[in-house]
Amino acid sequence: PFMSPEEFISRIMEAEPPEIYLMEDLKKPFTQASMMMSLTNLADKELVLMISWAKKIPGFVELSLADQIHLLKCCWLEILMLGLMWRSVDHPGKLIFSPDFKLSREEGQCVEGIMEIFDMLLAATSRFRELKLQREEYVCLKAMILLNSNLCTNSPQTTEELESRNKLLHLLDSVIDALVWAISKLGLSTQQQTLRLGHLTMLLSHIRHVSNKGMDHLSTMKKKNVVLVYNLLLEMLDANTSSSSNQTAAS
Ligand SMILES: Cc1cc(O)cc2c1CC(c1ccc(O)cc1)=C2c1ccccc1
Repeated sequence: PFMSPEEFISRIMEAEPPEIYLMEDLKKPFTQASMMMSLTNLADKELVLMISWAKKIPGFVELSLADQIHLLKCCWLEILMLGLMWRSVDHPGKLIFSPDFKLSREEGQCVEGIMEIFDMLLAATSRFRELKLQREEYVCLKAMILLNSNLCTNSPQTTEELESRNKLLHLLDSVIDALVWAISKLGLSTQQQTLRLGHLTMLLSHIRHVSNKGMDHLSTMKKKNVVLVYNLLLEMLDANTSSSSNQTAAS
């Protein structure tokens, strides 16, 4: 690998985005619209920081532009949700969307169908609490989610796509090495380290599941005229790619 696990981890630790404040005077009790709007406003701010975070992951900007865009499009909600779980890990029963935007599961009652997803988020968060997830492990899982998010899609055709896919697989090696390294610092037996690696990676399938539920719920919400994050995300990615390459806008 082109860099040591220790170096890789310190690079992605530095890449961590700053804490975001919603900075709205939240009028409680929430209505369906006000809660969804607050979530959308927060997510909009977070998505901007997510793009600069991704570009700080060693090797990410060396991938093809198409891969960079597709990876973020596949996993943006998983990454938002993992961040939410991390912020909520020391606050049982609460979802800390931001320091000034904390929700209990009961408050999910005001948005039809969201409480079930809040409960899934809270369950995954308490699993992280049980495991005593470390910050170094958390940043590795987040990078894993990004880099693992689109292996399942179309097999690469052109040489550029093949090259990018190869780089992606090597990047995944580095993230796995980094997670193994982070776990090895906890003073566990070899067997316990192997089990911990398994438990942490198995949680990724729960995160994918909750994200898919959230995406379905969000699209139901969009039929009720909630601002479309999709457009914001696509806009940002276009804005981002146009700044980093003068590709002509596809008509
Ligand atoms: C459970 C659920 C249901 C749903 O319909 C939408 C969302 C969520 C969670 C969530 C979210 C936002 C910010 C975070 O940091 C972490 C999660 C969003 C959401 C809303 C608007 C735009 C983007 C994401």
